[in-house]
Amino acid sequence: MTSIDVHTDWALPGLRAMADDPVLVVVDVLSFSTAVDVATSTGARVMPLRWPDGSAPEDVVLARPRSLDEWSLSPSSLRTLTPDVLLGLPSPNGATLCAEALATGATVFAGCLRNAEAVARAAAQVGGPIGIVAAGERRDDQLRPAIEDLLGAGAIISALPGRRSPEAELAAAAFQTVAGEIGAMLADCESGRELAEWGFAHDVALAAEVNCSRRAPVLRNGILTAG
Ligand SMILES: O=C(O)[C@H](CS(=O)(=O)O)OP(=O)(O)O
Repeated sequence: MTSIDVHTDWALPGLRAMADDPVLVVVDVLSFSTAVDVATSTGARVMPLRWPDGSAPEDVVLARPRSLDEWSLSPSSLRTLTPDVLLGLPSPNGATLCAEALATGATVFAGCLRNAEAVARAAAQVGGPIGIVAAGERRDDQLRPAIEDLLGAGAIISALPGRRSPEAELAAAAFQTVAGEIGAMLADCESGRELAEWGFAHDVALAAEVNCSRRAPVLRNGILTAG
């Protein structure tokens, strides 16, 4: 049988199952990967921190819990970052997965809808099988598969060459099926409605801007920079 070039799986167990892949892409559309795209597009660097007890060196500016007025996991709050900032960004799903992925030795990217094509291009250039980790969310301390991450994974997979696993094929098909209505899908999905209730509907709209970003955030020595 021909080998698979592109896999996708969910959350930490999925990352561990794909840990031998030389390239891993962590997809957490709401909100970590979108926050990383916005932050690294300013030239700032991002240190992903495990949740809830990530500690950071002294030169790291720690992002606050979700906030409108301070640098936080809210992607729009990070538009005012400057290139001199090294931001410590804790989050339960995406940041924790990135911190875990460091230990695999893979080249690790943070991907989202905004930078799907750029991340696919950079990931393909590394060479070798690519594992796309859809972060999902937590509910009652269990994984809740989240459609925004399925769609983010599908957007990246759609731009990748090579033989896809059935899971990867279905993620790409899901994205292509709703590509024209991503904004409405994100606004209406469980995570989107939750963020709107908390006053962050603008972050959901920002996350739905497909392929507006041309950089691929890559993790080197524990720090994400725009590739
Ligand atoms: O931003 C998120 O959705 C979560 C935190 S919470 O579920 O809103 O509390 O973090 P992430 O790791 O970005 O999924």
